[in-house]
This record gives sequence, structure tokens and C-alpha cells, in this order.
Amino acid sequence: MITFDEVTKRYPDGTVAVDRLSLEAPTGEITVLVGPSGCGKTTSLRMINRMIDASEGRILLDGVPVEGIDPPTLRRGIGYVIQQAGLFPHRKIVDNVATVPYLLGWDRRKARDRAMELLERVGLDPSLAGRYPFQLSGGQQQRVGVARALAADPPVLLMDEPFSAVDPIVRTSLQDELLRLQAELNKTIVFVTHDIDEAIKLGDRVAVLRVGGTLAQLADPKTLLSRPADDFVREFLGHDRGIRRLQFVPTSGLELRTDLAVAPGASGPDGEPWHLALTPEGRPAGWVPRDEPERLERYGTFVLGRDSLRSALDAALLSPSGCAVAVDGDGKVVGVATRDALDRALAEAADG
Ligand SMILES: Nc1ncnc2c1ncn2[C@@H]1O[C@H](COP(=O)(O)OP(=O)(O)OP(=O)(O)O)[C@@H](O)[C@H]1O
Repeated sequence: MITFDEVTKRYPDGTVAVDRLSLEAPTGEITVLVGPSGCGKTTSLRMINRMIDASEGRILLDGVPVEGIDPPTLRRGIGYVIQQAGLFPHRKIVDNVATVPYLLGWDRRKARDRAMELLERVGLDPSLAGRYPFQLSGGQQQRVGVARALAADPPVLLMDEPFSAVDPIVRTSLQDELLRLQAELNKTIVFVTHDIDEAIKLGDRVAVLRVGGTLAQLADPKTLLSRPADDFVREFLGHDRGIRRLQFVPTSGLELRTDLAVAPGASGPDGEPWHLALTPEGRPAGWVPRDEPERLERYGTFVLGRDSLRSALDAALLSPSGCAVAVDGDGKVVGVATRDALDRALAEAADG
């Protein structure tokens, strides 16, 4: 666990970047520091590995004040990932990843084996190992940055806007990859971003900071969206806070109709403008309008119980029938959520 205990950072010119910050980043969880530009996120992060020293207060790593640990020893247990990866341009990818193991005096072969294993783990083709950083895309470089930070298997990972220099699609896949890795590795991660959506997606806990370096709120994403502490947090979360909150509402309680999904070739129930045609395997084939039984229209699906109400709504909006198709983990149809059922679930979510 990382503990900030009344930590203040005053730069020599008098700027107070962080002001009596107290918070805990629990072991094995992702704690996100988020807030507007200049609110002290990077300063806070760098005080953990002592790239910057606190002016007042203490930072503790599993109860031990970091000020008492010499920086090289401290950093051996702390991986660090920054924006644009910060790779060494004249070293091959494999050697970039093996940087810390080399520094730790590992045998060259063992260090390289470890690097190759990590490249695969972060989703990179091992054939890239012999290239130089400039021969990789921005997203690939960022993956190398993550692999390098993990090389010596540090229990703590500090990540400073690691995905902000790549396009939105690559960014989403890097975020998904990080969540997948974290499910396996259970590192204690402190992640800095100015993007509230990224914070909500990645954080087990989210600390919202305001300019001046004070803590506005520390909460899990669901609580943050449903109960922002004050106007600053509400404003920072944005006007679509209500919609985003739906990503934490489960679909397990949705009422489903099974009569609207029919076997291949069969006709739909009387009086219904649409029915869902199934494939022989029970997967969705498409929505069929009542007056044009040969036509198949597009559909949207959500995995019942796993996906959120937001996904179900998205699925409904994708389809001209206005209904969302509920499937199981194998993609087989378990029922249909009509607009009425979604409306009732929305009304309940608004009350909750
Ligand atoms: N070396 C320094 N000397 C003086 N002031 C500094 C120094 N480094 C940072 N600051 C100031 O401290 C405050 C916090 O900076 P910091 O970089 O921690 O913020 P941040 O939240 O990470 O910002 P951004 O999102 O823009 O990267 C800012 O007002 C910044 O100008």
C-alpha cells in the first residue's frame, strides 16, 4: 500500500503544487489521480519514487517512509511508465525491455528471455524485438514501455499519462490490455490522467485533484458518478455523468421477452412490428420487419449479466427495432430487451 500522509510540495519559486494531500493507494489495485492541468498529478506521482522530494508530510510504502530508502533501491521495486514511452532510441526493443534486469546484473541471456516473455505478455509480436523504437508505431512503443516497467517484476507501477499520445482506438486497446494484465499481475498501480473517462474505466479508486494540489474526492468510480462531493467534481465529471453512470448498472435484472426470437423460417408473434430471426445455432441473424419477411436488419447485442445497462441501451440504439438482443457468453440468444423493459430499468437506475 502507498500512503500519502499530509504531503505538501512547494517548489523553490514558491509554487505549491501539492497541498496537504492524504490518500491511500491499496495494494493490488489501480488508483487513478485525475484533475485539470497543473493540479499536481505528476508531482504527486514522482514523489512516490523520489524523483521529487516532498517538502512536508510523508509518503509510506507498506508503512515505510520513502524518504528513508535510497532512490536506486526504492526504484528497483517501482516500475515507471511515461507518455510517449521514453524508450532509448539507439537500443533494440529487446534491450530496452531488459534495461532494468541488465542494471540489476542479471545474466544477459536470462534478461533477454524475460524481455521476450514480456513482449508477448503485452501483446507484441516477438519478431519486433530486433527493431529500434522509431520502427514501431506509437501504440507499440507504449506497449514496450509497459513491458520495460514490468521487467524486474516490481510490486508497484507508476504510470504518468501513458496512453495520451496515441489515437483513441489504440488507446482503448492499451487500456483493455492494462486491465487484462492487471487481472493476472495484481500490481499496486498509481495512474495519472487528465481524462475522466480513462480514470473511470481503469480505476478501482479515483482521486480527483483540484488546482492547488488538494484532494476534491477519493472514491470508486460508481460512487464518484452517483455522488460527486461538490460542484467542482460534478463539473469535472461533465454533463453526461448520468449516461456514464449506467455503465455500473447491471443487466441481470432486465426483463426479457423470449417470444420475439424465432427459429429460422418461422414467423414472428402476431401484432409485433419486428421479430428476431435466429440462426440454426441460436445466434441472432437479424431483425425482420413484419411486412417484409425476407428482409434482415441489423441488431445490437449485450451479454446478459456481464455487460452494463449502458451496453444494452447502445445495443438497442444500433437496431431499427429499438430492442436489444441479450446473448450468453457463447453469443447465443437468451431473449430480447424491449424499449419498455429498458425504460423501466432506466427509471429504476435513476431512482437508485
Ligand atoms: N520544477 C517546478 N518549479 C516550479 N513549479 C513547478 C515545477 N514543476 C511543476 N510546477 C508547477 O506545479 C504545479 C503542478 O504541476 P504538475 O506537473 O504536478 O501538474 P499536473 O497536474 O501533472 O499537470 P499536467 O496535467 O498539465 O501535466 C503546476 O502549477 C506547475 O506549473
